[in-house]
Amino acid sequence: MGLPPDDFDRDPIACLKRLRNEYGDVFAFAPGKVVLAHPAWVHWALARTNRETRVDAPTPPEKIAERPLLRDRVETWMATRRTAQWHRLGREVAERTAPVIRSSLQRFLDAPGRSPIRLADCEHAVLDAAGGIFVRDLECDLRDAFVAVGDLLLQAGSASVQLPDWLSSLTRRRRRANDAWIEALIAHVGARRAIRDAEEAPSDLLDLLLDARDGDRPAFSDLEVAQSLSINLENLYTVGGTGLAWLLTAHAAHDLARPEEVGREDWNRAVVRETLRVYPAVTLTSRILLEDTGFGGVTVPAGDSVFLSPLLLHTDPRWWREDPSRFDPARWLASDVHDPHAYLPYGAGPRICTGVHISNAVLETAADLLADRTVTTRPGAPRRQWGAVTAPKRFRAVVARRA
Ligand code: HEM
Repeated sequence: MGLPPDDFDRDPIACLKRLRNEYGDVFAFAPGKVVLAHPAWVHWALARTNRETRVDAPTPPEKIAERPLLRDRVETWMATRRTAQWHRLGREVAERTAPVIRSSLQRFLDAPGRSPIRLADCEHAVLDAAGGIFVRDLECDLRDAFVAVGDLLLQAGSASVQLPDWLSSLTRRRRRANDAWIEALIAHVGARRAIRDAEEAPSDLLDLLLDARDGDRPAFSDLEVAQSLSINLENLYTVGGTGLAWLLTAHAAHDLARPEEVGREDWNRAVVRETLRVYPAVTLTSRILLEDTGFGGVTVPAGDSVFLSPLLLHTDPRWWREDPSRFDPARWLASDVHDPHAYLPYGAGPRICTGVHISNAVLETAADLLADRTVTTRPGAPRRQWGAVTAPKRFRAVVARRA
């Protein structure tokens, strides 16, 4: 078992890699914190979420204190996530959505005379491209209230010192913006409920949540619907936006020219898969063990957190057919590319990312558009800004159409 490392903050994954090489696939890196580096154990911890393990959620940044948080009520959250699934919207909505995503991303990439693209621009672009899947009329005041919260959360997320409530005007502004956003969303949900005809086909995920029944009553209150939408939109904005920033970074850093014999769609999918492998936005996550559990002869006690790193698995040559240190989309054209549990950009099990399909649709469309464009970022190898969501460090990108 390892000791608390002092270089963890600088590069957590390099640090875990070093400890793994020294101590093996299960080791403690701080009291009560154990790393699992074997895909089978990682898979077990994720697949058994809500049973033998539970999500180890960080304290949420200042939400509205008076209201219970949906994500702390696991059963209701799980019910909303089962309900609000894209494929339930049917073919017509999917067919309507694809061109919206494409035209929105095209406008974003080709915006004339714009200064270099920043991370916040990518977040706005993904919200505009795909936010309508959740709330089809997410516009004007509602969108503005959301963006005010998103931007403030981001600023707060990058602050190194957490000031107490009574001192920090940023904290007060965040709370006010968050209150305004949730109030606006609740009002929107209530207004839609008042006119919703459940006989009509659902047009967005909000409709699906409103239509859900528990006997003869609505399954979810307006507040629960608003909170579920809010959680998803926050992830769409921050994690989806970061995914797009990584895709632009990958385009600038690597040769992504499509081999002639490979179809466009297959290549776009391969480029996105490889980008998510080498640059996953979620580099480290964790679960709390609810029972004493043995991993390869080591018993980890109930109550400890087990840490799982998609990036650690994605770069461990033991689990990959082709050398994982190379950025190579072509690896995805073969079969048996990796150990079945070693590729986890979206997590796995009951708490797998709810945005997998939306995110892949956005990123594959962006990859398709980028095939006819060049991307330039700061010189040098891509670097990471480590965090709950790991984004490209000091990200700036310039996109131009190929001549
Ligand atoms: C590149 C894009 C994305 C990546 C790499 C990503 C990755 C992940 C991962 C790894 C998790 C699971 C974390 C864990 O198991 O502890 C997760 C959860 C989640 N993701 Fe994503 N995500 C992305 C985009 C999105 C988008 C676009 C949405 C919404 C539309 C979204 C919504 C969520 C939500 C709501 C959860 C929490 C699920 C739960 O706890 O039940 N994500 N994401």
